[in-house]
Amino acid sequence: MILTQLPAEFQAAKPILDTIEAAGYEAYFVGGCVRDTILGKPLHDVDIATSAFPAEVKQLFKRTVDTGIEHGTVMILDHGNGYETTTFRTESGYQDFRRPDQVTFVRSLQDDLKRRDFTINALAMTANGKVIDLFDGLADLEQGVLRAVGIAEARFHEDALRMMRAVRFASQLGFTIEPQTEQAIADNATLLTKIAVERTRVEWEKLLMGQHPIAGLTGLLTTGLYRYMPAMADQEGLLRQLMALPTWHLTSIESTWTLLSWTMRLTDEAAVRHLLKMWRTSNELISHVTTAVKAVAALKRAGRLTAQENFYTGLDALTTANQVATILGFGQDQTELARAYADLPIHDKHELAINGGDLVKAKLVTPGPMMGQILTACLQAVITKQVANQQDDLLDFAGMVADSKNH
Ligand SMILES: Nc1ccn([C@@H]2O[C@H](COP(=O)(O)OP(=O)(O)OP(=O)(O)O)[C@@H](O)[C@H]2O)c(=O)n1
Ligand SMILES: [Mg+2]
Repeated sequence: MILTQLPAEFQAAKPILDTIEAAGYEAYFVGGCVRDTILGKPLHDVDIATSAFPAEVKQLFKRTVDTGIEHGTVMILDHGNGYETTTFRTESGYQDFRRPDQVTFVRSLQDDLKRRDFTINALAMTANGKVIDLFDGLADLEQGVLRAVGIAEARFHEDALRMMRAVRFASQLGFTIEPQTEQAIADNATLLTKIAVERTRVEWEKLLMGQHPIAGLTGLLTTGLYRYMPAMADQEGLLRQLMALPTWHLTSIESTWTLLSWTMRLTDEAAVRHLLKMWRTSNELISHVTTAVKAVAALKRAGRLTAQENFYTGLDALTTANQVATILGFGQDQTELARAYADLPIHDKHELAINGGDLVKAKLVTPGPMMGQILTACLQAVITKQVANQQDDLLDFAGMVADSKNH
């Protein structure tokens, strides 16, 4: 197969391949970028494989970064783009089921391609668009099949994450997993526990955001792989519920975890936090998701958020919540929700026209817990438009609050 109309990303990268070849080495585009081009999907990164050793690559280009030089990867910087360029290599060892004990640089493309995970990911392409297909990856692409290169079990022993990648690609591409490959996942599913949770998480998120989630979720169920994902051992019911939802509308990691939390009925903050901690997400994500889950509950209950709820939720978590509510069948018009949010008199507590210092100056209160209570009352009054966000009005109001507290 020769691809004639190459996407712009390849045209930009072509001079890199040309330079390596002019120096007498081989160089190809490899992996996901070749697969996605043939599928007509947008590319996210262009990876290059070469027979040149890392030191040889570095000699050929002015600007390179050693992004993973011990594994043979050098990033070539060119016109604002970075190209991960990896020397052909074989791997051996894999005592820990996640990375090779030893990487050996080789000069043969075939040796490099045969250690890759799936046939559709083992395609290479020359600078001129000629596809090199040593493992019938093109036929599998055509038929929508995920098949391990060579012996499936061996590929999963090399990197157990590949089992998650299989179900993730199934969900993204709507492919079926070839029976022997699927059996090897079922047989080796426990190995997933050897993989860093963070890596498993990325695949799980991509699976849930895929356009063909039923394919991915079915793969998890039939192989039993889900049992070895964090906090998922007894979640067959969750997977079946997810299958019945239009999860392909998920567009962010935040929405994905909000939907998961909701579907697992984790509505209190501690339970959501616990789930996300098990999956080692960032504190930022935990805070977004716990807030969004509360907003989903408000949308479910009332179809809208009160001014107070809007203020404390913020537009980002509100948008997340509404995407999730939409998937669950009780979403609201996003423009309306955004308008109600925009209508808040202030959007941040620092916008409040008085602060603790003002209260002390006006001799309404001395620093302490009471001051916090009065400021909170002021904030609430402004948000709900009972009092204008003006210093005079707020001092009057604070005076009344202080009086009522003193009696
Ligand atoms: N566990 C892995 C990860 C990657 N690869 C190989 O390295 C390539 C690039 O890896 P990566 O960018 O992680 O995956 P992609 O297949 O490019 O998919 P994505 O679209 O997610 O980038 C893959 O195509 C595959 O050939 C592999 O064999 N085993
Ligand atoms: Mg990639």
